[in-house]
Amino acid sequence: MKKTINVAAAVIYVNGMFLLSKRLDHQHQGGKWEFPGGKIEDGESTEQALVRELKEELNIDVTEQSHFMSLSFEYPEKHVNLHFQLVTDFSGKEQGVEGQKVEWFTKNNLIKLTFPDANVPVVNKIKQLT
Ligand SMILES: Nc1nc2c([nH]c(=O)n2[C@@H]2O[C@H](COP(=O)(O)OP(=O)(O)OP(=O)(O)O)[C@@H](O)[C@H]2O)c(=O)[nH]1
Ligand SMILES: [Mg+2]
Repeated sequence: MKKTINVAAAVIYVNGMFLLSKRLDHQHQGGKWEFPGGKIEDGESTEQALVRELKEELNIDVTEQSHFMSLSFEYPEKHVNLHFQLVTDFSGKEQGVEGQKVEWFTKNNLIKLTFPDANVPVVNKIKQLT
């Protein structure tokens, strides 16, 4: 049977810009831009997982998050439940701890990027943000 994974991912939106990171080539959906985050571990809430993942991946401390959207997607290899949280404030200076590219984008530039196949609905919702 295919694996199901639950993921917490951050739509980091501060001062009118979005912070994204680029998945490493060897990762699932490698080379594509992503909303930073990762797998929710047993016993963790989505919020806790998001805080932990953003510390691990970007070395930042999330101070404000709220639910943005959840979606499910069937990849050939696995089933993912993605929980996107809107992060509107954090402390610390972002860095690509795992060697990944990390960059701020305007909405107009974000919508031109290539994201993992599951991300179509979340990018559509971002398009509608004013
Ligand atoms: N972080 C993140 N993952 C996404 C997005 N869209 C999407 O389909 N995914 C998928 O969700 C899963 C997240 O896994 P991950 O690789 O970030 O997990 P992780 O940080 O726990 O690391 P790991 O792979 O080393 O265990 C991957 O299969 C990835 O392809 C997204 O926007 N952000
Ligand atoms: Mg990750």
